[in-house]
Amino acid sequence: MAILIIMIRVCIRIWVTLTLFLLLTLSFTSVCVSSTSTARKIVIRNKSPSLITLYWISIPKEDYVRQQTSVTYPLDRLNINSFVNHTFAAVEITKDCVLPDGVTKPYDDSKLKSPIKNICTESRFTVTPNTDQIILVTGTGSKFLAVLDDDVSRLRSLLDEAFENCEEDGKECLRQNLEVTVGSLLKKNTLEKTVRESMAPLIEDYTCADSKISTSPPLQNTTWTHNGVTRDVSVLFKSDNAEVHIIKEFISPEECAAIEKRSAKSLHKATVASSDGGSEFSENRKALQASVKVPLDSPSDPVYLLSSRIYDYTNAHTNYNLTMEGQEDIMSIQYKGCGVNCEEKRDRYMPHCDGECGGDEYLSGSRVATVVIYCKVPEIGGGTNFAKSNIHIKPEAGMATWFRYVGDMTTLEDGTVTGASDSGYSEHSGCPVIEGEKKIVTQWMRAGVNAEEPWDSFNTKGLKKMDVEKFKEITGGWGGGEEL
Ligand SMILES: O=C(O)CCC(=O)C(=O)O
Ligand SMILES: [Fe+2]
Repeated sequence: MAILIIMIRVCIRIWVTLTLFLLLTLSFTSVCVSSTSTARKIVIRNKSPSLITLYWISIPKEDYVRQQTSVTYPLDRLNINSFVNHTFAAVEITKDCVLPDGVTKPYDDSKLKSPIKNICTESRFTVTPNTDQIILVTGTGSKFLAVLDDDVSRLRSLLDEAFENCEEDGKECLRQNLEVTVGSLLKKNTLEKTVRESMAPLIEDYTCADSKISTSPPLQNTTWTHNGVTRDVSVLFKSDNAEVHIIKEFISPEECAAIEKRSAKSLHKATVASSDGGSEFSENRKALQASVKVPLDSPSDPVYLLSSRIYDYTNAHTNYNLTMEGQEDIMSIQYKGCGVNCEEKRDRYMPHCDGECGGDEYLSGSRVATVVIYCKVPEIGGGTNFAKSNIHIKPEAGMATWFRYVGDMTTLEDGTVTGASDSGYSEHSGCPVIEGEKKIVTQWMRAGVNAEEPWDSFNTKGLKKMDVEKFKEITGGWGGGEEL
């Protein structure tokens, strides 16, 4: 008996030591990750109603150094690679001011009687040693403000909220203790995110290259019954703001044929969303595509039947309440393999998000969910990958991959919708097609659109085109948002 007790004690001691060792290693690694380099990625989110542009305040002369060739539109954002302790000025661009460098003119003042002397309003911030730095730019005029928010400041406000009702004397002590423990947890989280983000390209390359790999195992198998037909559904991934399903036999051969026939004459090189809110050809996507209109006044048409099935599925699995009016056309997409030994650039769609997937607020009128339906599958290659969720899908003819990238949504009084966007799990790709043809039908679905305000009254960044025109007048036509 005594020997047994000694053995149990020894086992417990080994277990505790190992756990402590593991925890120490993890905290050490996370501290190293955030402290050895002073480089910091920062994101500037323009929540002000104005156009803004960003300057780095150079040391020691305090010169204004522009960080953008153009401007950042309201609701848009700008990513900058910077360093700890660097100071920046966010500058509000209006019609009646000149930019602080005195060089760049944001507008055409040739028609004005007297030259403008006001320097545009600015708000400064300094990059901190912390991670996950987001600079929120809000307000206008005297209320124009750029506030830096990072993991530590977010934790501070969370703690303040948590201890709101604490007794005064115990509060500071509790806060200090918790800042240390929760702070290290947060760092671990950041580490996990960093690992996930840096592993994704490797997972993508590995899974795309392995033609024998099959569809990832489901979290849950279920069915969906629609107009008397029951279909098998597998849930492959589920979080608050993102979900991935596959649905068997979602499209009929007749529906595929109708779409292929209607798109045949207008197939052209596929494009991607551009940084100025339009679309452009890109190295990231090689395929042919053509849009097909949904005949909203012919409910027995095969394309109408498919489209209504798509929205019924989405509404049955979300609280989005989407309507068929005002939506983007159905897209017919074709990829062609040029064989195992072919040296040409292969048809594929590199990792991308169809809507917002940076964890930002959802913009009414932009995309919320996608369905990719496979009409013809290739012999080798052409899988659909969600590398950041570790999900691979091997297409089967007739099957659909359905995914959403927004959480529960709320409709406001003015008809606009709000919600939280996914933070990267819905990023996906179409793997290179090696042998054979892949023919798919994609529907990108939007919320907050209707017959009066259809999808094309918004640009690809979710901004109303009317507003973009108004801003272009101010700047004399600068585009939006890219880094220098
Ligand atoms: O080709 C695929 O599997 C994915 C297609 C896709 O991502 C899209 O059409 O948005
Ligand atoms: Fe996509």
